Amino acid sequence: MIVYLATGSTPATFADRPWLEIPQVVAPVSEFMLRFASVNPTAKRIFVSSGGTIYGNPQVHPVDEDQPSMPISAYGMGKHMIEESVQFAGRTYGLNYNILRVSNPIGRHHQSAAQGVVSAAIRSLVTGTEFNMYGDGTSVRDYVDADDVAEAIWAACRDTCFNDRIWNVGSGVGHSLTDILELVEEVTGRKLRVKHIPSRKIDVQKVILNCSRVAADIGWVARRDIARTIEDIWMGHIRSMDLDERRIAYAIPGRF
Ligand SMILES: O=c1ccn([C@@H]2O[C@H](COP(=O)(O)OP(=O)(O)O[C@H]3O[C@H](CO)[C@H](O)[C@H](O)[C@H]3O)[C@@H](O)[C@H]2O)c(=O)[nH]1
Repeated sequence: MIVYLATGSTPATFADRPWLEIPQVVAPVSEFMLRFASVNPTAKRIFVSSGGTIYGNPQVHPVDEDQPSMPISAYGMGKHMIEESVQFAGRTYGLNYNILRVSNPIGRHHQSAAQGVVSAAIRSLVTGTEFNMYGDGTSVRDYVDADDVAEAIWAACRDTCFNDRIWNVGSGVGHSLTDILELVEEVTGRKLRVKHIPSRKIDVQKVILNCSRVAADIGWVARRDIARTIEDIWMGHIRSMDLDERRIAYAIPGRF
């Protein structure tokens, strides 16, 4: 069993040089998938793809797995090409696989400074710096708790019935950027200093996943409340500070 989660890019990484996504990300991952399929086709592969980018701007919401993949970022194109190579390995070597198209996971272990709106907002609150908001705040995403995603991966690992399935993995609920930032402010009791930046051409406007297939096949549904997840992330940041930092950076009233 191999669960493949690694990636060398985010949607913004190759925004200006989309051709680099292929040699730097697609080629090594596809080669890995095909080489291993050739020597060990019976070991199942789970490839974690991007439900948030692979459909591009879908015509229907929530979008299901049968809708066309029409990414608008090199990152989404790369995920599409890797999915193709996994499916090719399935056809040619009999590789057992599942592809999980994960929406926008958020969680307390998210460390990246390069992407992830919730961690970026919380980082701004903790450091007292401005939060860069791309666009007018109307873009919609399907945020899902990372622990729920981990359970979906685990359910896929245990499954023995569906060996060539693509599953959307998300909450099935859409939040606009403005909504999610308001939720961060509500949960933390702090006001963000928002700096408005023009929208980026790599960002889709709206994506909400239809996750009924994964629910019907392996019984997975997202269970965790996003407000609670944001609170966990916030508390994780507070706990990692020393006492002086906490005093300076403000504690949540009544908690310290
Ligand atoms: O500092 C920030 C970060 C993000 N955003 C906006 O917030 C929204 C969500 O951005 P995220 O960085 O949280 O996530 P993405 O939508 O870029 O995530 C995409 O890339 C992820 C990996 O990086 C996953 O593949 C996911 O499925 C896919 O939707 C976007 O409109 C983005 O422009 C900001 O305004 N400011």
